[in-house]
Amino acid sequence: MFTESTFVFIALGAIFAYSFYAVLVAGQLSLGQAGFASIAGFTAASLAPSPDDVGDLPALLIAIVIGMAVGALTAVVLGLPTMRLRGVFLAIATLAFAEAIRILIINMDWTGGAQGMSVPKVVEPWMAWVILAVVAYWFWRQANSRYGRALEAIREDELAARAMGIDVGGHRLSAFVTAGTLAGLYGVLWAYFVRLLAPEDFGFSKAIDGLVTAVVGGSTAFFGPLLGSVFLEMVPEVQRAIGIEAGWIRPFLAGLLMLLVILFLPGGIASLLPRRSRKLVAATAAADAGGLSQRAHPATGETVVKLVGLGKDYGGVHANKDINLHVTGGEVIGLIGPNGAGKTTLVNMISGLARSTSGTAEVLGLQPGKAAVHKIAAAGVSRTFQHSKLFARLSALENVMVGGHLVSKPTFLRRLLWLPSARHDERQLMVHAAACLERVGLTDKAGTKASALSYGDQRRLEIARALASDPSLLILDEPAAGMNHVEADALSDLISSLAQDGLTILLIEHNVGMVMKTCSRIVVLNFGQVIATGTPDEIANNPAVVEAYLGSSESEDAS
Ligand SMILES: Nc1ncnc2c1ncn2[C@@H]1O[C@H](COP(=O)(O)OP(=O)(O)OP(=O)(O)O)[C@@H](O)[C@H]1O
Repeated sequence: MFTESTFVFIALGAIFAYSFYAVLVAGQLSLGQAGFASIAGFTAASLAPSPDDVGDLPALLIAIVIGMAVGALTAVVLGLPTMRLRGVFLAIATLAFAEAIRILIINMDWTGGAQGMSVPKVVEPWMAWVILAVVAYWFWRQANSRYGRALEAIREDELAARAMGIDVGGHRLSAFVTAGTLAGLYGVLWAYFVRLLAPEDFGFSKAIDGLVTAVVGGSTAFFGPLLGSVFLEMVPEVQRAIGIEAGWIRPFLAGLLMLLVILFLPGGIASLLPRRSRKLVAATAAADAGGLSQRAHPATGETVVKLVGLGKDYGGVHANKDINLHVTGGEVIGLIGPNGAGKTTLVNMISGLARSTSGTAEVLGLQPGKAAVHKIAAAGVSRTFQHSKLFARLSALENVMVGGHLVSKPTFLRRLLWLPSARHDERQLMVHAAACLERVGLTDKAGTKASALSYGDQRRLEIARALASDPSLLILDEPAAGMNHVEADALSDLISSLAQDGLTILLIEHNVGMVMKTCSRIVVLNFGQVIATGTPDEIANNPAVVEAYLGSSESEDAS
């Protein structure tokens, strides 16, 4: 039932859909791919030698190289100013770019204007499928690499990814350039197959077609775009077989399917197929002898955090005011205070997620606010969040592997070449992650999706993920929330054992009993200011603390 051109269109449709998949895996919605494809197609068709002079395949290969280079370069130029945009704003900006390119091409002489350009037909079905196989292979090898996991982490929670030491801007730009390169490849293949390169072929509907193919097939599994393309290209064939020739049915069905997939099947058709779960290596966690943890922690007495007159205003609200704090190596500092006292704001400034409005901060030799969040993380700061910021659709083990981003080596390029060292490094990271899971008692949940864990387990998983980067300063924001007394006691023991390993710990906690038991020093905040600092005994007997604290939320705080 399939004609030769159906085979080619399936392959081309899948390649184009991969250019959407490339950014969707990182949670970006770009609609500029038709623009990349057209600019690459027209440039390659004008510059590449004629097949009559050099032969079909050499001519095509030269055109492909030109097209991919043009696509990549255009993506860099467009990506640099737009990568800060999120969600619908990036979609609108990239769509505007594609439209501008289309108008430009229509009005240029060298492109043949609205008539377009005729191009020799050299693409054979086997060529299209070989190229598709290479593209699919690329994404297959990307999926379980350190780079691939980082992109997924960005998609799931950008802020948490930053805090795990991932350079979000760099990763987003590289994904965008991959999209541009693939769209360029598609533009050239399209031109050298359909013979006529017309600006109208690269309008809004083309962008939607690519997006629908990627989303319907599934944007979280590497074979999704291929499935989507097979499915959508089959529609006209099935129509022809049953004698319904109406041309509107395919685009109508594509739109309808997109709607249904978004509503009822967010993982696309690919999610209907059974997925091989990763082989867990929890049993070998004990093999993490030293593992990836090699950081020399600051010695006792050495400065870890130094805050001088630090303040943060939100409009008229002084979330923090004139905070002075000196934390040294190996200390376990409790940060307590009533709701809204400014505890989270303070640790956000220390980890670089919030900028101070006054004063200075030095953390492990860097100045948060001036240094990027991922650089602060690389210096040895790791944290959990008050409201869980796990990578919801990744397994517990994968969450912790992302946490190990900073201490593991890049594996993607070596995975492409199938080098054994990449396999070794991935395994070492997995063993390290399994050891972190074991430390918080989550070994048996390694394969469970983060979103399916109980609240208490999610808190524990955040700690395991934070530990995976081998931090010198660990910030725990209400880690015992949702835990019972037994679990909170176990957590307290864990914190003490981490301190014995040389970690410095900042603990925000409403469970005052646990703070008293665990911390060597306690800092009390109220209305954004430090009202007391001292040992647990000193704090328990400080009248200002008793008044501020017990006066406000006795029942909760005494828990
Ligand atoms: N992004 C923001 N925009 C405006 N105001 C904010 C913002 N973040 C915090 N605040 C305000 O700053 C103050 C301190 O908030 P913060 O969350 O740091 O307190 P907290 O001690 O961590 O409280 P809780 O124990 O309830 O988490 C509060 O008045 C809060 O409303």
